[in-house]
Amino acid sequence: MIITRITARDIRFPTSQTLDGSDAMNPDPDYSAAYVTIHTDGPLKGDGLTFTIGRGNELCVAAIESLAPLLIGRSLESITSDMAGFWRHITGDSQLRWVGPEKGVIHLATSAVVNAVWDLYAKSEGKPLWKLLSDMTPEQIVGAIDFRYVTDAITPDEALAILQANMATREQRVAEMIRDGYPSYTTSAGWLGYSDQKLRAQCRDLMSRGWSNFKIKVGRDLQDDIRRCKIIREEIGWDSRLMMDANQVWDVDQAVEYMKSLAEFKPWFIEEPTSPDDVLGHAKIAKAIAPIKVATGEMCQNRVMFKQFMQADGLQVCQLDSCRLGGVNEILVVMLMAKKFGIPVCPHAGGVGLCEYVQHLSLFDYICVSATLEDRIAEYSDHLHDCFVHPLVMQDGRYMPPQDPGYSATMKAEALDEFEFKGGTPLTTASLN
Ligand SMILES: C[C@H](O)[C@@H](O)[C@@H](O)[C@H](O)C(=O)O
Ligand SMILES: [Mg+2]
Repeated sequence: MIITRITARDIRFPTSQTLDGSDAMNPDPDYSAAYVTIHTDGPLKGDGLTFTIGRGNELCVAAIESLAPLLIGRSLESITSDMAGFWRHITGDSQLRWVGPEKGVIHLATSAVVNAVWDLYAKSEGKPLWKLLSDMTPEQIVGAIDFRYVTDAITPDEALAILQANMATREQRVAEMIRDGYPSYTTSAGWLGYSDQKLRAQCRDLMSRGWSNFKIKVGRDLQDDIRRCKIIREEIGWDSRLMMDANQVWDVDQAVEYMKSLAEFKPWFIEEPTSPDDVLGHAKIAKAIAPIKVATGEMCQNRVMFKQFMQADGLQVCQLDSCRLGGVNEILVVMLMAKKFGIPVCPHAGGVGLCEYVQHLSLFDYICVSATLEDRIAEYSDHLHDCFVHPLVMQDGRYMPPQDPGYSATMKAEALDEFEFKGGTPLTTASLN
């Protein structure tokens, strides 16, 4: 199967009109996707996306177009027979890498393209991505990883040993996941722009649908946060898990002060308390506010940053992002590092398409890498799932393993047409849920 053409589309949903997804740093996000399709000389196509929140999505589309020549003309087999080599090829173009390397817009674009390649691969094998990965041998998984820059934290042999140790029990966990699903937490009650009334109504609705783990946005105004945290605790009680997310608004010492005032609400973690690049700042905050944990990852741009966060105790919960890291290959090595450092992976999913992706990733993590559910909950937010051809299935707050071949991010043609951004055209809310 030969890759013949790659298309990229700028898709934007007007979520800012209902303040879905709003937080202290991003008060008006329009959930958006730079949406890639890999066309082949056969009937199969691979679809992938990277997530943005509106303006700037066009930059990702342009960056995807710059990466496309690295793939066109290649056979799928030439890629899947050397996944690590393919990944280095995509991230290592001798001129293009200057606008990264492995960070920012170009890395978001890498992620969309790499995600689309894995979608095509999974479709060609007739399996959902989590199953494709879970059926791979430890050697094949390690063979998909570019270990450059992280061998001081994890070697290929150590990664192999982790995967081999879980081999004998993989099938048990596959059966358990098919029966019970993977646990999640939800952000859909706690968006910052929601009224108190809506916060209460959302909590009630989500609890009735099975959730007991909730995240609330904080960081705009302390008194306001105290009031909202009281409300959410009134609604969810004290046995449910509560998490907080500041989306990078504080300085380091300010984060410590602020969290002292919110400690009475017993958060499990505070997410993104400060700049996503400040490894030592996170470590300082974590030390000062323990036992409240520090979580980060949605803007942790590559495996090298994750390595430093783990080495420096800068995070206690790893929220890797399926569209921020350079796709599945880079995610694999971050999961393996997290396992070695004893850090739970709770992937970020507040955005369009991210829930569709993380279900596969968390299933793989449990089946092949972590082999435990302790402190593992994947994020879930309620928006835009109807736009996908194979919408995810939640049962009692748990992600049920997808059955359809691929990586679940193929969007319906109608949604793509309706929400394609044509530069200045007003967005509509017609088919939003
Ligand atoms: C703008 C977005 O909705 C963010 O608020 C969201 O990704 C959030 O940080 C999250 O953790 O889900
Ligand atoms: Mg967040």
